[in-house]
Amino acid sequence: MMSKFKIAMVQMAVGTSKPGNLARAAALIKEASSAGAKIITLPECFNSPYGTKYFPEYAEPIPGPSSEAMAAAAKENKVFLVAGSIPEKCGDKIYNSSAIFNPEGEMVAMHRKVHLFDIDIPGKIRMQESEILSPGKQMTMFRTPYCQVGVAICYDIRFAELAQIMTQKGCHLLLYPGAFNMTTGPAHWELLQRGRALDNQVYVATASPARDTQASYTAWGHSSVVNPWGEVISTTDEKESIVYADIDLERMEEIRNQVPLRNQRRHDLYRVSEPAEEDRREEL
Ligand SMILES: NC(=O)CCC(=O)C(=O)O
Repeated sequence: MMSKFKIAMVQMAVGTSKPGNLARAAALIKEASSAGAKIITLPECFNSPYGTKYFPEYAEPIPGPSSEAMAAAAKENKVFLVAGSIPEKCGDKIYNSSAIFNPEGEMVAMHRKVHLFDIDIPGKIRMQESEILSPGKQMTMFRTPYCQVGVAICYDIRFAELAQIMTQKGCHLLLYPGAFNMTTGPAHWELLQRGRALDNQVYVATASPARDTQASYTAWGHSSVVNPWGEVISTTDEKESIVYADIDLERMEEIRNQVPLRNQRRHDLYRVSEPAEEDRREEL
C-alpha cells in the first residue's frame, strides 16, 4: 500500500445540458489527473440538475451513456473515478447512483444512495426524494493500491453508523458526493464531515456541485477534505473549482496510536454492526 496520495474533489458547475455536463466532467477529470490526483470524485447529480422534477427525464441505465463516458475518462487519465451520482433507471425504479471506475475503466462498484433526502423545514426547504427515487440496499466500498475507500451519497453522511461500519471494514477514506443547500449547508455540512472523520479517525471528503443561483435547488458548494484529526485540510467557496488534498495514511496511524479509540471501545456495553443476512428485511 502507498501511504501518501493525492485526491481531487471536483466542484463542477452542472447545467441543464447532459452532453454539456459530461464534457465538463471529462475536462475537469483531465485537469485533476494532470495535477497528480489518483482518486477523483465528481458531485452528486453531475449529469443533471438536482431535483425530483429532473430525475425521470435525465435518468438512464448503468451501464449507459453517462457511465460509459466516465469509464472512458477514468481509463484515459488512468485514475480511480467516483463518478458523483446520476439518476439511474433500473426497470421501473430510479436510484441516485454513483458508478465507480478503476484506472482501466472497469466499473468496480456502484453505490445507490441508501438514505433518501426527505426533509421539510417550513419556509426554508422541502425535499422528498422518495416521491421519485428508490433507496439502495447496500454499503459500498472499493479497494485501491492506496487504501480501501467507502462511498456514500450526501444525506447518507448524516447516518454515523454507516461511516462507522465502513471504517470497521477497513476503509481509511470516505468519499461523499453531495449537494447540501443554503439552509442545512451552513449549519451542518462541515460539522458532519468533521464528525465522521473524528469519530472514525479517517479521512472524509465531499464533492458538491458549484452554486447556481438560477437553479431550482441552490447548492451550498464548499467541497472539502477533512483529516482524521478533524481538521479541514482543503476546501473552497461556492464557485466551480477542484479541491485537492494529500492523504497521508502514516499521519492517520499516528493519530490512531496517540488517541487509541479502536482498542478502547466497550463492546460489552454497545456495538455498531451490520444485521445478520437473515435479518435483512428485503433480499439484496
Ligand atoms: N442531496 C441531499 O441528500 C442533500 C442533503 C442535505 O442537504 C442535508 O441537509 O442532509
